[in-house]
Amino acid sequence: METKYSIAEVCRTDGTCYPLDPDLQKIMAESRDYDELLFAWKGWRDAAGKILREDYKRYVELANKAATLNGHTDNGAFWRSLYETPTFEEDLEALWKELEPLYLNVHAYVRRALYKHYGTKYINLEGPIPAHLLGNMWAQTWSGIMDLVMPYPDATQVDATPAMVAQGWNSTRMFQESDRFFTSMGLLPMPQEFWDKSMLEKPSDGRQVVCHASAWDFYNRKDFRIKQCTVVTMDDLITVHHEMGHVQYFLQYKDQPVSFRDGANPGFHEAIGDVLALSVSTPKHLQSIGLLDKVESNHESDINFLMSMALDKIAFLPFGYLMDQWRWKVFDGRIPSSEYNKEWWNLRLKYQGLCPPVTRTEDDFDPGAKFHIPANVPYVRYFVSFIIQFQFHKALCDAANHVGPLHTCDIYQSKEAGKLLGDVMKLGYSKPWPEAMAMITGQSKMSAQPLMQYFQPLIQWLEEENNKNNEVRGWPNYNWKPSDPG
Ligand SMILES: CC(=O)N[C@@H](CC(=O)O)C(=O)NC[C@H](CC1(C(=O)N[C@@H](Cc2ccc(O)cc2)C(=O)O)CCCC1)C(=O)O
Ligand SMILES: [Zn+2]
Repeated sequence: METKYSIAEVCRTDGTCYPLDPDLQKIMAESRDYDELLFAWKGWRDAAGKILREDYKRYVELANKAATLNGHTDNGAFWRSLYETPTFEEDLEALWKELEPLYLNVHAYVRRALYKHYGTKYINLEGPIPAHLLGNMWAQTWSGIMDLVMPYPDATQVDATPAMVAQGWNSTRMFQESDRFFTSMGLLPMPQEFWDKSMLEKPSDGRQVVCHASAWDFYNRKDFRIKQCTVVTMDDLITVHHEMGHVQYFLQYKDQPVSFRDGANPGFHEAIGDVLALSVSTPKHLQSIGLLDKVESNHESDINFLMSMALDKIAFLPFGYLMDQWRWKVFDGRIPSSEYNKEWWNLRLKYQGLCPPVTRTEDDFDPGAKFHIPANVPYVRYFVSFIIQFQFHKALCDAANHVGPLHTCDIYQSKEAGKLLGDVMKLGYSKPWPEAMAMITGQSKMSAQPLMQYFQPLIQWLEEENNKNNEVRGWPNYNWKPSDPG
């Protein structure tokens, strides 16, 4: 399934064909043409999702067989067992309910901006948003449409991409920059073998590789690698830090017995790199590495910055939550294969407030068009990460004696922050994750409070802005569908 997904392409009538990475991703992020976006969106689901339905059905049977032979009721139960938390599903639902109002405010604000661009034919101000208009193939992060939603266009720009390109940054430079951030905190440098054996760019020798970025521990205490088809953009600089966070964790726990060479829970492994990226993303840090020239610290620039962060971090929450809700129900039989696609879109409507731009049937298999489904990579780890990374950020900023609003904190060069994080990574999977959580934050639970504190100025601004426009929060016209294209 992973191979079929990774070699899938979408072809135009004139015969030009596009892979997902980087071509279709680029169209989804940059095109503002409804029909062009639909070409990429529908084409990808026909080429990569549809064809996987039968394979997936068989995989579910085999995964459940393995899980039951290992003493679990089904594969979803096995995946959840890694968190060793009896109230895991309730805890997740409570976190989502706490964050949903913030998501609804971001959704309403973005819907208004899309309405201004695409008009009443394609946007209903009380309905779901067509899923192909959010700047990303899966509408999982919305930073691709920042130009359409930027609150104060005349204030500071937050995108470092133009400067990276103008200054001739390449993939190696991006990874060296990330390595420098880690070692500035007293964390471990990448070993020479990492630089010798990693694949940091899409090969130009015609080899077809799995371009979806990944970090690899060879479990021999020496060989650690990243495979990434890096492009020179701010987005990919963040991804570089995400992948380097995995390798830092591998390095920190490499002397543990092999059973303990894993994250305290899967969400911890996903959070490390993103925590550092929260500091790297600040205009102050980007300016300090020459990627932003003028930086103003005024209300408008703050709101622009927080909006750009919300388009990644807040927009992602419902997607990060629904992915494994669908799979847990598939594994335990609540979703039969005859309803794979219907239930997928029910969840996409319920949590993200999205609708398909064209009619979907059970001939389609839209979940298969998202890497982690054919690649069998669990996903709720990312929902957990997007919550706990703000808890870690707040704790490390306190350790770094940061003064001022949380969203301006940059832990660069803080040895205290580095020690706090490094000591927890050294534990690997050897202690229950609540103990690891308490070592960093002083308390043992997941909490949405630090995330809310980080976004507080934007929460207030969105509430006021949406009230001014009499925005409806949510999508009461849940049956609305966009007009046919063209
Ligand atoms: C051998 C192996 O499998 N290794 C694991 C690591 C390990 O388990 O040790 C691994 O490398 N997994 C790949 C996966 C790649 C990415 C991903 O899939 N991200 C999610 C969600 C997301 C989105 C935005 C964001 O800021 C952070 C996450 C998506 O793109 O949907 C793509 C770029 C970012 C991370 C990863 O690194 O997690
Ligand atoms: Zn990851």
